[in-house]
Amino acid sequence: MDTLSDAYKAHPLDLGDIIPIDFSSSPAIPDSHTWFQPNDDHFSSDDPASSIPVIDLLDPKAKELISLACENWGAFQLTNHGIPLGVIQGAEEEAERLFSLPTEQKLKALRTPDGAAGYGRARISPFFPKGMWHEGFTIIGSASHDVKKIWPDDHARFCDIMEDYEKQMKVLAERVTEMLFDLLNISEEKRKWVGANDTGTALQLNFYPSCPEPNRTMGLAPHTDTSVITVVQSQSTGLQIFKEGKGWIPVHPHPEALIVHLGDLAHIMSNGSFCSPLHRVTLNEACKRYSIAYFYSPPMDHVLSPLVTGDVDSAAQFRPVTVKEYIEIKAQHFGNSLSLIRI
Ligand SMILES: C=C1C[C@]23C[C@@]1(O)CC[C@H]2[C@@]12CCC[C@@](C)(C(=O)O1)[C@H]2[C@@H]3C(=O)O
Ligand SMILES: O=C(O)CCC(=O)C(=O)O
Ligand SMILES: [Fe+2]
Repeated sequence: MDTLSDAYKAHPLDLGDIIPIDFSSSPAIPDSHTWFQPNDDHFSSDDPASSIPVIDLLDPKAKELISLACENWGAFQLTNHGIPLGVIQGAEEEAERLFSLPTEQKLKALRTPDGAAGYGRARISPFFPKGMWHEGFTIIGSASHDVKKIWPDDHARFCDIMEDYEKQMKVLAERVTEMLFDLLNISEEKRKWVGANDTGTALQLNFYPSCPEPNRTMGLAPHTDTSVITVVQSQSTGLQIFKEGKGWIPVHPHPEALIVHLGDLAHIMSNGSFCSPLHRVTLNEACKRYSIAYFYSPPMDHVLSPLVTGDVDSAAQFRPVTVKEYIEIKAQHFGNSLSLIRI
């Protein structure tokens, strides 16, 4: 069975697009990371009334509310999700422990140019002229291969905590995906992969160092996720979702919630009725920010074919593609990928 790394093999990155700068020795924003000039006004005003909904998973109306959120936003915050607070905090502490290491130690686990796992800049970096104020660490399957390079004698704690985190996220992601598939009337045949062990999952630890001039640079540049769903934990502000006609809308993290985004694969499967929202991360002058994103996707050979109901107006908007084919298209064409498979 192909893996995520197999999908990236044909599109290796330049080392310059993998190695982050040393943010601790950058008291000012270097030109390579300057996105906006001092008087640019790129940051929209804060209107909490119009942000993504907070949904209680135990609410009897949860499925209806999720349906509305997927159509209107493609994202929501989820409370009563069943993941113990200790698991969430434990994973964040480990992320903090890893990113606090000196640069030379983190670079021992640098992602290879044609690989998917390890330490480095966001995969989308080559599509933007400027660098992001961000470091990432991607885990696919077990973290131990990469973490042993960083902590040869002390990798077990990190690996155990991340393994437990992934197990718990898998249960939640399966539950939410089943709800989405019920809403879309996806057949048993097409949802057989949910709950299997060979799905295309990945865990991404994100670190956004505090930044001397947060309005002149970018944490994570605007992108849509590739997954069916992504479950994100972060207690800090900074995440913004683009809403047509409204602009960039901040997400105010609910203290007990996890954030769920739909990715491009959900947009394709729903034949465009569920959004795959464009989102980005902004920075803070005083605080570092951590987040952990769990990407849940079908296995690489799964064929994505949009749901059609048989009505005249419900003709398929996208041609069938395998997950691997879509990831390869996205590795090459990024933001244009959905239009390249549109019929
Ligand atoms: C499974 C994956 C989704 C992801 C690419 C990756 O191979 C692992 C990292 C993920 C991430 C995290 C930051 C934003 C993003 C767009 C990126 O550059 O790397 C996502 C990718 C994605 O959703 O396509
Ligand atoms: O840091 C965040 O809140 C979001 C991260 C994200 O969008 C991603 O990892 O794809
Ligand atoms: Fe994302």
